Amino acid sequence: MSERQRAETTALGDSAVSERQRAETTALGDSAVSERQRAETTALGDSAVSERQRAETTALGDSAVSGFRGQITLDGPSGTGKSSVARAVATRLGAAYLDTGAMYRAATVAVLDAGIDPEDAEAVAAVVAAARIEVGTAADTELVQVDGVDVAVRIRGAEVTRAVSAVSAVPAVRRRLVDQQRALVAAADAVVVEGRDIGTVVLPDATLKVYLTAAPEARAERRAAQLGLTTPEEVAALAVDLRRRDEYDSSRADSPLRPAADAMIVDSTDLDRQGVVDRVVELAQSAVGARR
Ligand SMILES: Nc1ncnc2c1ncn2[C@@H]1O[C@H](COP(=O)(O)OP(=O)(O)OP(=O)(O)O)[C@@H](O)[C@H]1O
Ligand SMILES: Nc1ccn([C@H]2C[C@H](O)[C@@H](COP(=O)(O)O)O2)c(=O)n1
Repeated sequence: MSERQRAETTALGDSAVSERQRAETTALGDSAVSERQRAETTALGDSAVSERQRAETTALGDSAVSGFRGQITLDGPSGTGKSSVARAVATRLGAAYLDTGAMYRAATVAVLDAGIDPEDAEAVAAVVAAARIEVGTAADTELVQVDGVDVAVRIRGAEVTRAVSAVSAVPAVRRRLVDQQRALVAAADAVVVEGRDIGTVVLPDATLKVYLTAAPEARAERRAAQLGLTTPEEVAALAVDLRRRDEYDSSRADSPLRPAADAMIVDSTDLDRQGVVDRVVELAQSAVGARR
């Protein structure tokens, strides 16, 4: 089981397992992150991608793909494949990549460390305003820091996953992080940004907006496979957690999860990950063509 799997399995709320896993997470630290990064880089990066993707890229027209300039937004509910697809698309297009969920998770770490109630909007806003939240924009690494401390592993753990929806519903937190997201995006000629409100709020004039969906059963099964969970009870617990976050994220007053009016809806229920990546790259090529 990988480090991220360990952190995310804890997110299921198995308290007996969680303490041990938390300890393991801490003990594994940086080297475990780089293990995962190495795995992801290999999975998404040049060597794994090369043969098939080079052929496909050529079929799509190299110049349009490699010369991509603009912004691609990828929004959608939990577990639809936003992160894995966005990273792969960014790698394929030579674009920067921004995981805005990681920023809300990092803000949540600051709130938890301050010992305040994540539902206390005023206190949350004050803590997040004072925190230095930094995220990287390279598709092949994961850099997430709060006040100079690496929290890339911790943000995937149970404690953060439980509290992040409440923290991300606070308008002052959203305003602060949206400003930061726009500044990061402005620094890149080409960028893929994933989250919940990127096409609707953060980048309303993006080159291409994609809203990723998938049947809840497919999402729960994928997450279970990612975490190495197999029993029907474990899959059911994952489905409950996905539903809870979807409901919270879609029903909040500020920037609820919903597709932008001009988003392309991509349903990944019957597509494998590579199929979704191909579809998004194809849409990017069309969007660039339409702009010329
Ligand atoms: N089309 C697909 N078919 C099968 N598995 C997929 C597909 N897309 C993504 N996956 C897998 O599903 C799991 C969840 O994907 P991912 O973490 O990218 O989703 P997400 O939308 O970013 O989730 P969250 O919003 O909770 O961070 C991963 O194991 C990923 O490899
Ligand atoms: N643009 C965004 C990104 C994320 N959030 C919130 C909602 C999610 O539950 C949480 C964690 O996101 P994940 O890492 O699972 O993609 O952060 C948001 O409100 N807006």
